[in-house]
Amino acid sequence: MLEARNLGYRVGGRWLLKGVDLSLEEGEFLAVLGPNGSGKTTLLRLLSGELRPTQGEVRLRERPLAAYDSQALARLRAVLSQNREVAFPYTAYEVALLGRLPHLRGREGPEDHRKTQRSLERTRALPLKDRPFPSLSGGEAMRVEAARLLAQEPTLFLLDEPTNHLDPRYALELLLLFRALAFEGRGVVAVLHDLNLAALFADRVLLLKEGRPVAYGPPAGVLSPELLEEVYEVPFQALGRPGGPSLLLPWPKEVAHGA
Ligand SMILES: Nc1ncnc2c1ncn2[C@@H]1O[C@H](COP(=O)(O)OP(=O)(O)OP(=O)(O)O)[C@@H](O)[C@H]1O
Repeated sequence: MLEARNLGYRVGGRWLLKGVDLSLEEGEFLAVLGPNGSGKTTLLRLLSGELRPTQGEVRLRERPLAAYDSQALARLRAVLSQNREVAFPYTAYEVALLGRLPHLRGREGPEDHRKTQRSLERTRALPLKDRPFPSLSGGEAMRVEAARLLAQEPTLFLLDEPTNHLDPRYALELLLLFRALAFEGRGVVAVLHDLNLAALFADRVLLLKEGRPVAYGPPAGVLSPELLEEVYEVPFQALGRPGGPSLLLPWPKEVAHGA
C-alpha cells in the first residue's frame, strides 16, 4: 500500500533524512523510533506528501504521491501532526467534522454527522463535543484530533507522537484503537518515543539515528539493548516478562549502582 525507496530530504546542504526504504501493507502497524532530531517527523511529512523528497520516491497504492491531487490524497491518508493549532474557535465537534471535508460535494449531510459522532465515540471524546477546541487539555485535544482522523476514513494513518499528552490509560486505548483499525485492513505509521508501546503494538519498527536508518524489522529483532544503546547513547536493560515482549528500560550505570 505504501512504499518509500531510497528516500532523502536535504535542507541547506544538510540531509535531514537519507537512504530510507520501507513498505507497509494493509493490516500493518509500523512504529518509527529514534532520538530527538533523528528525522522522524521529516519522514512522516515526506510520507504524507507535505514535503517533496530531494531524493527517492513515495508511492501510495502503487502511484507516486505527486500524481494525486490534494483532495484524492486526503481521502486516502490522514495525518495526526504535532502542530495542533486551530485557526478558528471551533468546537470539538466541528474539528472532528473537518475529517469529512475530503468526502463532501457540498454541505455535510446526515451521514457525515453520523460518522463524526461515531468517531468521537470511538476515541471517547463525545462528552467533549460542545467544548471550544482551544479550551481542551492536551490529552482531550488529542482524542478529538484522533476522531477527526477516523471521520476521514482513510486507508493510511500517519501519526506523529499520538500518545503525547495522554495518560497511560488513554495512550493504551488510542494505540489499541489504531491497532484495531490496522486489523480491519488499514495501514498505520506512528512515530513513538515509548519503546515498550512500540514493542507491544507494532508489526515492524524503523529505528533512525541522525537521519539514517539503523534497523528495520519486527520489534523483537530491532529492539535489542545493544542496538538501543548505540542509537540513544545510554545503556538499556531488557527485563523478561512471561507471555509478552521484554520490558526495555534505560539503565545508566548510576541507576545500576544505586547512586
Ligand atoms: N525546515 C528545516 N530546516 C532546517 N532544519 C530542519 C528543518 N526541519 C527540521 N530540521 C531539523 O532536522 C532534524 C530532524 O528533525 P525532525 O523534526 O524530523 O526530528 P524528530 O526525530 O521528529 O525529532 P523529535 O523527536 O525531537 O520530535 C532536526 O535537527 C531539526 O532541527
